[in-house]
Amino acid sequence: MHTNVATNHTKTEILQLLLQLALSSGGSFAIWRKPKSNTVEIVLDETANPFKVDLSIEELEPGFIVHPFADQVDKKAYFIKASKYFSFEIDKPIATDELPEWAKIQLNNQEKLSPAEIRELLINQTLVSKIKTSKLSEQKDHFTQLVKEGIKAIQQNLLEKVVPARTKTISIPPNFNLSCTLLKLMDSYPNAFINFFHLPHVGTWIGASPETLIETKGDTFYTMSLAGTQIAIGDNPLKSAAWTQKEIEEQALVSRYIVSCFKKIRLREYEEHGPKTVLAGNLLHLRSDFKINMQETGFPELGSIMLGLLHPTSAVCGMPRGEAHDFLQEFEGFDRSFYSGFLGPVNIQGSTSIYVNLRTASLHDNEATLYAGAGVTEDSDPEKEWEETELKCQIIGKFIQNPSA
Ligand SMILES: C=C(O[C@@H]1C=C(C(=O)O)C=C[C@H]1O)C(=O)O
Repeated sequence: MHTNVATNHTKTEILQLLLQLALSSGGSFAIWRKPKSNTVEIVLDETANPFKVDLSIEELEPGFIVHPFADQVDKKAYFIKASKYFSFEIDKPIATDELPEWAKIQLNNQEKLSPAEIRELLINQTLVSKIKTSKLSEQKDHFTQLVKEGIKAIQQNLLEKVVPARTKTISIPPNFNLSCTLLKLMDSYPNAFINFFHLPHVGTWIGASPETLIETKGDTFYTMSLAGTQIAIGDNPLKSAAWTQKEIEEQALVSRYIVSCFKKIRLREYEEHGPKTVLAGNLLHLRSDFKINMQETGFPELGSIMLGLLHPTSAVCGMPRGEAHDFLQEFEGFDRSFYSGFLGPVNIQGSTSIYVNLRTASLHDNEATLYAGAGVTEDSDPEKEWEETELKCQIIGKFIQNPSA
């Protein structure tokens, strides 16, 4: 007798199914989980060529935006249209019936791939997106020299702050399991924006960002200033953390930058809270929050306006912005690609949440390139800044090398 019993799937099975489906579609896709949320979301656009859009986000259809660090000549960003969208709750089993038709068809028609086969599929898809980082950007000497150059430029009053970055390339182990790594990141970093995106022939990245660039929901606009880093130690690191003048000043600079953007557009009414100490993985940062009522202030398109003004903030580039950008171009010695750019869901379920692409890695062939930077002020110690980038790299690196870390 045939009984119609609904089959329940675990979050791992669902994620594996979605990854198999998306990676074999030949299209672009993104999977994410927002901070403090239990919902995993995916958008998939099966068009073979990645698509680009203007930064007027209010006018965009639902999708996922991805922009590199560098300003683009065409002033456009990559965009993954939500031609297919699905979300599920991470803490509940999912019945086959709850899957969208496109996933059910896949479930019925295709053989389920093992995690090793999905790894193979991923590697085949990323063979072509080899990232051009120089050997230099991996070297400690090069980075500490860069920090010294930054301090010199600050002492000469050419800059107030600069955020040099470096890379670290690790191999993707044979037992790498993408869905386990993603779930482990979600579990370990509840306050982070966990993300994975794949743009064929452009890039495949995984990250756990602690920093919101802009968020709009209903009439509310939100942004934050995040800077200053120390390792979290003890039972109650949030309470016991003490900050030095260097870190307080470094974060205040980012806040002042945000306020100067508000002033530029004559926006006078905003709420500012903080700074307070926040946890990101095993690191602590200082954070201030800014909130605006877009309707009351008469700025219904504040999302796009601020996106244009804020990026790249002094948390990832420096102050003054133009001079810091030129300094990095001259001395950093590698292409940051999507690292310290921005990414996130746009106009999905009535909200837009765009994050700074930090604590991130690019996957290519059998390797992952991790990216991290550190804010340099006059009082920086080059050795300490290097250690800070090592800690930042580990946030993602440890779950690529060993998902059960
Ligand atoms: C540049 C990075 O992080 C940024 C720089 C920080 C700092 O200099 O202390 C802290 C948080 C982020 O705003 C990074 O993670 O690569």
